[in-house]
Amino acid sequence: MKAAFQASLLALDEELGIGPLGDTVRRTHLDHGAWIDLRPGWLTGADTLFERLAEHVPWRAERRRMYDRVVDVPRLLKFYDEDEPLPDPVLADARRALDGHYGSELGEPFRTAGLCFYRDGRDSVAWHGDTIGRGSTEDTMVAIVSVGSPRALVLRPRGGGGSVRYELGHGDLIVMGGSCQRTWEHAIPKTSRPSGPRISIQFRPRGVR
Ligand SMILES: O=C(O)CCC(=O)C(=O)O
Ligand SMILES: [Fe+2]
Repeated sequence: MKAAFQASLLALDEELGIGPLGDTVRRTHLDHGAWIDLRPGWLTGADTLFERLAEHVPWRAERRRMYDRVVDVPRLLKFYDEDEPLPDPVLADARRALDGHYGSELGEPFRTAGLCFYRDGRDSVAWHGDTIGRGSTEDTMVAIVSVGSPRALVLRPRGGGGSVRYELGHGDLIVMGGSCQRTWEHAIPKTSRPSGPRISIQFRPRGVR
């Protein structure tokens, strides 16, 4: 699909690729054994990747169980299971690099890639943890690369307490780790501010969803 997307002028002639991780990654410890790693601008040429994915991924509108209801999902989705080729070679590079950086701490590789397309500020995802699977009982990691226009990813502790907010787009990497999926929730809230489209790519280990 073709999206009205204004690439940031500076990024237009950047080559598509990944930057280093290593000590460019900043970890923030949250309560209850959760943590967040942030690596702004990890992907170079992120606008190019946005355009490719927007055009070539077979996006689907879906419905999803949320608590005890089934609701329309206000965003487009495509899930790449572990045997399915990723839609762009740079995503395979990204997954390999994440495995190199996190492999020993995570104890297993990232295997699946969930892609979400937020077409504008009306698209969103409600408060949830990625608890379909092992995330409900075990520490794990979900690594998210964001391309396109920045949107807020907000996290709040399940037991109540202060939230944290990250504006993610243009090649930023965030990793939710530790107990984050079961002790915290995250959301991409709707926004009434003018907002361009964003695509997020979430890498997860097997059995985490
Ligand atoms: O768009 C994002 O970065 C978050 C998506 C998400 O939380 C999910 O699909 O489980
Ligand atoms: Fe999630």
